[in-house]
Amino acid sequence: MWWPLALILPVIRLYVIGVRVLVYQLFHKAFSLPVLPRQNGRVAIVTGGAKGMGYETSRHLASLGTHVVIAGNEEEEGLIAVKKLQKECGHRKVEFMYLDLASLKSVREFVERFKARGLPLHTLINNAGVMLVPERTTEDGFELHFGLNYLGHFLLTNLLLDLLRDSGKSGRCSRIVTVSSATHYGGRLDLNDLQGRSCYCSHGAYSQSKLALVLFTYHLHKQLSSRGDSVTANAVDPGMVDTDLYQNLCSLAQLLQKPVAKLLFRTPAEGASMTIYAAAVSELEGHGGLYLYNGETKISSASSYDKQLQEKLWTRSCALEYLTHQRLVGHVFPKQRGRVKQIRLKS
Ligand SMILES: NC(=O)c1ccc[n+]([C@@H]2O[C@H](COP(=O)([O-])OP(=O)(O)OC[C@H]3O[C@@H](n4cnc5c(N)ncnc54)[C@H](O)[C@@H]3O)[C@@H](O)[C@H]2O)c1
Repeated sequence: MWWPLALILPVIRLYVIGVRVLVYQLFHKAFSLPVLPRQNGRVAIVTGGAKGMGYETSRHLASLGTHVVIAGNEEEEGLIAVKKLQKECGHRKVEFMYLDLASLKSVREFVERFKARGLPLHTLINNAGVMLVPERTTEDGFELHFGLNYLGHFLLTNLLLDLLRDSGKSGRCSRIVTVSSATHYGGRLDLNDLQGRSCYCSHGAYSQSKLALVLFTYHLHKQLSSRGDSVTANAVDPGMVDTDLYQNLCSLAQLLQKPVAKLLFRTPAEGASMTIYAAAVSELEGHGGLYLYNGETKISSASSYDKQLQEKLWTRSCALEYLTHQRLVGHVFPKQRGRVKQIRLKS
């Protein structure tokens, strides 16, 4: 595509989607959570659980009796959140563990430390994310939105799958809830240029990462159900929510965003309600492969249902993780790209 168009189109698509979401929010009340069953004895990991919607998710799950592990890269903020939640929920089963999703090494170390605790795992909330960051790469050299929002969660989920499988049982499945976004409708997944090297646009990169998360969720759920595992995977869309996610907007857009956010954006607690619902409501027991928005199952973008694309993305993600891991442990990797599909991710 002609490069100025490749830069402008994702921006237009993202803003058009944003306006549509805001019009919807103007005429529809925020979804309010039903009374949820107690979650005593269940253990949840919430990525980015120290602030924004992640914090509200942690708060609600902890108030239902869940043992919540906040996984994040801001230690001080995490420990403050833990103190507040322990006080508010009246129990001490809220804790912080360091996880930097922009480092695949950190993801592996987090999983090792978590597994060493001997805890079960019933709920994994893939919530953390960044948006519209100027061109930057993760520790492993991946474009930041793709590497952090998508690839970090891809590895985390895969490394925790055995634990989620062992902790789930028929009638009480373990649940994987992944926070996507309406921006995925405007996302284009270019398998030949996942890192946006030919022409970087932060709007396109964010939308692509959110589309990748939906493709991943559908493929993951299909694999889990075909094996008969007691684990479900769903994607949620929180709407437009007033959080720090918008900190990378340009200054003019920030100036406009603030008053609009006051009027039309959801609060973090309202935004988190879809995630909490997917994590705990009884009606969703055994149901997965869904895209949930404002209390309902919605149709996601046409490309998110493309089975070939789901499979190709999965294979490519395994290859990227594998090659990165080999580099980290000092192996010279052989030229066997065709075999990567069969490689099971191990911690
Ligand atoms: N706010 C919205 O309007 C909106 C809309 C749709 C989807 N979302 C999604 O909701 C999720 C939560 O975002 P939010 O709106 O609460 O924003 P937020 O900025 O308040 O929270 C983002 C969280 O991600 C964590 N995080 C960032 N980089 C990390 C890293 N390298 N390792 C580990 N954690 C990291 C942050 O510490 C923070 O806790 C994101 O995935 C976002 O894409 C938000």
